[in-house]
Amino acid sequence: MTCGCFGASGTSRKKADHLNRDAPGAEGNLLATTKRFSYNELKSATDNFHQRYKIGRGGFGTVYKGTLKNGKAVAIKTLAAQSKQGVREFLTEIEIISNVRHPNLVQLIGCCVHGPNRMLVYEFLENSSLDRALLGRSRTINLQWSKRSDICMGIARGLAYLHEELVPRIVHRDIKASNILLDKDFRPKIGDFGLAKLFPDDITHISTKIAGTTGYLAPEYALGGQLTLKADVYSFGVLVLEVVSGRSSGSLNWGGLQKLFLEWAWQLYEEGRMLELVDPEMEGFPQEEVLKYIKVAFFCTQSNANRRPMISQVIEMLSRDIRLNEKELTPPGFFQTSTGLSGTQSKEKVSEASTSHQMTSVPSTITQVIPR
Ligand SMILES: Nc1ncnc2c1ncn2[C@@H]1O[C@H](COP(=O)(O)OP(=O)(O)OP(=O)(O)O)[C@@H](O)[C@H]1O
Repeated sequence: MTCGCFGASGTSRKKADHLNRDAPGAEGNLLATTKRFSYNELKSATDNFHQRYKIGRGGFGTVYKGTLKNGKAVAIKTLAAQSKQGVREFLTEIEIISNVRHPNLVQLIGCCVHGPNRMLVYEFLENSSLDRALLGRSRTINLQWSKRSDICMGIARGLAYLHEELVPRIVHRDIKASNILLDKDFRPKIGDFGLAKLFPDDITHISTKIAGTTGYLAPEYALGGQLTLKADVYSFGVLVLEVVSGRSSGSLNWGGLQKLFLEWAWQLYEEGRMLELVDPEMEGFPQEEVLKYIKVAFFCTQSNANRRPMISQVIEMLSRDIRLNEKELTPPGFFQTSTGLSGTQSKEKVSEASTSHQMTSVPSTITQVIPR
């Protein structure tokens, strides 16, 4: 039986007024509607930006943990003063997420503009980012399946809010493990909206300069700059494979060969060896469910963006007792630069696992309700 519950999202979509560029004075209100911290407040919150409060460094600049006068812990991202791109990302971040609230989105508390210094102040997430916590050799924790599946679902819910509940829709463009932060209970929150784009209802895709991170970049976007919500769905698929496997897609050496993580994962699928993908540190996991998550990840990373499900469909597929119709599954598409380090503006290798490349709408036959 075909599951007929998929279609356009039926959720009532919330108009984020500050995102409505037609609203009178919206642009001018951008900074005015965001809480402004004084430089001195943030300086004393971090003991003058002392090294011991440094918790990370990203493309934007250094990140510090701070404690505000009221005792609230915050993460303070300081922008490298000379970075033009940083200033753009600083404004984008404020434009996109100030006033947007969802349990699976990192909350921006405010900002600071002081001479050449620009800072963003966020709620502090106790368990750092998903890549540090769960992936690779230097990971700090080993989560069992229930937490891992909650992490995948939480990220999907955050994305569904951005894609299907807000007006205009928001495409994040940089969904990856280091942009997923974990709170004290390991609940995930999507952060880093510096590359995000507003996505008005009446257009089907945006042609844009490529930005994002290799390994997570959808091929149609990496190759042609064609950005749709499905680029985030692709990245989400890669992320699910990382969470299931405890491995980071950053490496270019899989199965003893020069292979992308997704390429290797697909090879295991084709050879019927999917369980080898599962994190060996994870004990007593529900095999059927874990295998379903892996297959959903492959539906998300299909080469043809039109065949990828919407994120609300992904939530249905992950949460309901349904069997996936694998006849509908086509191979993933890959994109890789020669160094494998940054996908920005580079178009060196885009390939598919096979030649299948039909243009069709999202198949409604992906899922089947398991007969009871
Ligand atoms: N709100 C937060 N709470 C706790 N730690 C945070 C928070 N925001 C960032 N961090 C820490 O700071 C690190 C750097 O974050 P940042 O978003 O600047 O860079 P990134 O995502 O690692 O890289 P890039 O900027 O290249 O995407 C994160 O990996 C995380 O460990």
